[in-house]
Amino acid sequence: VTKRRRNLPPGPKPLPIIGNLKDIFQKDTHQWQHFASWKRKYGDLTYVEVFGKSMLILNSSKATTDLLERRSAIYSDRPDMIMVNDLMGWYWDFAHQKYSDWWRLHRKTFHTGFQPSVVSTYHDIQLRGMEHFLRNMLKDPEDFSGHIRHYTGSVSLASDALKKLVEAVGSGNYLVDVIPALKYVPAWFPGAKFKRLADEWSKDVFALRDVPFNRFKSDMEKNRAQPCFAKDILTKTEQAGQLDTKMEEVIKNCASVAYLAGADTTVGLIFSFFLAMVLHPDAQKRAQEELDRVIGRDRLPDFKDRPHLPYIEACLSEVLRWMPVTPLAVPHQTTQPDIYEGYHIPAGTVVIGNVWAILHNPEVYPDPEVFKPERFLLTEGDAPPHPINYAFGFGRRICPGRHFATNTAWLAIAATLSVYNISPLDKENLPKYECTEGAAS
Ligand code: HEM
Repeated sequence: VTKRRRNLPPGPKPLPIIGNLKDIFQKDTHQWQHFASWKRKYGDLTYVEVFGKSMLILNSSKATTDLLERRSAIYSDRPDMIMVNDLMGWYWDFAHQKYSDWWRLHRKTFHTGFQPSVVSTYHDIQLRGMEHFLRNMLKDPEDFSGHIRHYTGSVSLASDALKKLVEAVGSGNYLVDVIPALKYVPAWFPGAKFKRLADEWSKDVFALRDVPFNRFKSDMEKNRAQPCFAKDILTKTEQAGQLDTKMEEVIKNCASVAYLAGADTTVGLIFSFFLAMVLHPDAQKRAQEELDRVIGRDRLPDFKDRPHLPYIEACLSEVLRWMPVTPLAVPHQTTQPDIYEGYHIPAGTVVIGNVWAILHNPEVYPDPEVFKPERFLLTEGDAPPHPINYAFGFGRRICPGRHFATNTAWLAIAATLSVYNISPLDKENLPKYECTEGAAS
């Protein structure tokens, strides 16, 4: 069937068999910028095919809202992700699970611990973590990146396993995710390097989930477990008479996801804030003036100060916009065929919301490359849409950890600026406005 006859959305012309494989990668350009460049040529939607698999790139907030939000009943599945789930063993991470009852049970369980009304119960832990972070910064400011990782709770095990996940998802080289048959290539086959790597990596992936949970279980048995998400949910489920092997697995999976999904992402957000401050000393000065005026110099900021610090809030919004941590969010997939603006969208289409393109749209955010917190200080109605609406994905799959993550980042921003200046070691050679490729940049 030709493209025209099927009335698919516009996109580059596919080649036989490989489809648009050559079009989707562009050397020396980030994937999200390359996809964004298609907007000029094809409009809000770009349709491509790779080895017969349909992909739809959404380059505007209108398209993500219309499809991923309003039609979320059929736009909330995930691609199969063979490499990541089956070969590397990440299937327990519900971020990758198919739109199913199993996923729903995970999402519901997770939500009980991270909904807005509950995240404030973590404030004390976050404040203690922040004080520790500030002391570490005083002792050894050059290792700021290590202190940020420690503050957000990511230890090296999570980081190693995650680095491999990001590599597998982000590189685009692991064709196994688009050609499922590759899964059955034996590991000794030349070129099957990914399978050997996957076997090696899956050990870390399971350790990441099982080691902390087994320790927690043994602490529970000895009545020594600290209050935490896992303890809370486990106790409540037990009291409701619903704790069986299935629920225990769900709780274990959710606890591990809570720990890893926030690791590299929240770290990336705080790194970008540090970079913004180095490159924009004026914004830093203005933020510090606000902190001095509102809080004074005798105490550290607390969550109750948040509504009174609009410029700090604007800095957080602007970091989320300026360098989105997950520039292409996480791909969704359709479960049914659909028609949108007269175009046919096949069932099983991978749908990518281009967060970066939305948050760098010059018509909505003028001079998008410039770090300008002031853009969010305009009165309601004049201010552009808040980046939190896009930076954490879309619809039924939107990041359930976003309230927790933004609290963690807000506190890091307010606390750091209340006691320290962030400046470059070498004023002649400023760091560049640059970010890494990958699922979490
Ligand atoms: C700056 C920090 C973070 C960013 C930018 C971020 C971003 C995202 C994005 C883009 C998605 C996919 C949404 C979609 O499919 O449309 C997602 C999913 C998810 N995030 Fe986050 N996240 C962050 C922090 C966290 C934290 C701290 C947690 C846990 C406490 C968390 C837990 C999850 C989970 C469990 C999912 C899977 C949701 C599902 O598939 O149903 N995230 N996140």
